[in-house]
Amino acid sequence: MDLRPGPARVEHVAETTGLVKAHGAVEALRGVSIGFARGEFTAILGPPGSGKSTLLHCMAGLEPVTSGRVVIAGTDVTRLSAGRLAKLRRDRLGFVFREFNLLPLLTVEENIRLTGRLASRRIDEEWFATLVDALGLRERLGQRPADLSDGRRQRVAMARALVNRPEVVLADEPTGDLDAVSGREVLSFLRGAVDAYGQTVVMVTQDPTVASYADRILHLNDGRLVDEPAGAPMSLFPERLSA
Ligand SMILES: Nc1ncnc2c1ncn2[C@@H]1O[C@H](COP(=O)(O)OP(=O)(O)OP(=O)(O)O)[C@@H](O)[C@H]1O
Repeated sequence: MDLRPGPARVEHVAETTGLVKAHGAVEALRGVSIGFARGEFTAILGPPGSGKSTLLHCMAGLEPVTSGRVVIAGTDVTRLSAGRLAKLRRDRLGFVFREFNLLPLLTVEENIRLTGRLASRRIDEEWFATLVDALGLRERLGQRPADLSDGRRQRVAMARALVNRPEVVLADEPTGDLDAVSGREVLSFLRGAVDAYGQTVVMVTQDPTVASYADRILHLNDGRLVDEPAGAPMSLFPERLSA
């Protein structure tokens, strides 16, 4: 199935088609089809257990799908060997999770550069400097993650996610462990990366205010996209500043 409309074709940098994922008897995803346009910030909003993390994991090829397709930058990730998948993740995707997943023995700079070093492309030093300055990390480059606040750790994780200029950034509840101020900083940065650099971002969250930073909000409930949100979850950032 081609999700793109006829003449006004939108370039989808990522696409899921009829995605089904069963964990034994539990169907976490029950036929999810979404196209993600280049340079678009999409939030997928849903209550706990609706399938948000499973969707991101399937998109990243971290979990095999039961049926359906996931295409990232023209490549069907459901058909790739483990080696090619690892390469696609490294070169094409950036990840920001609720837990920052930084390596404790490496400095901030080493953590950011590590992804770049592993990838096929060289780090663009100008871009590295832009990211470090935009995230206010210049003075912290020599420190280790343990010396930083949670908000700063997540900013390091964002620099790491973006340093390779990935095709798509996948963010799973990136503000989940942060206070409101740090949470807004993280979201404003992601918003800015979309606006200024055309970064494509796919973020899953259960918080409608977090989702409001995106260009469009899709609602996931019980493994399916739905038109209306399920219930009215509490927001952690009720006082979001206007965009
Ligand atoms: N490895 C697994 N084995 C069995 N069931 C699983 C597994 N992972 C997820 N599930 C189930 O699949 C459904 C969707 O889970 P998922 O974690 O994707 O939802 P979520 O929306 O990300 O939830 P949360 O916001 O709590 O992280 C849930 O019913 C969950 O219990």
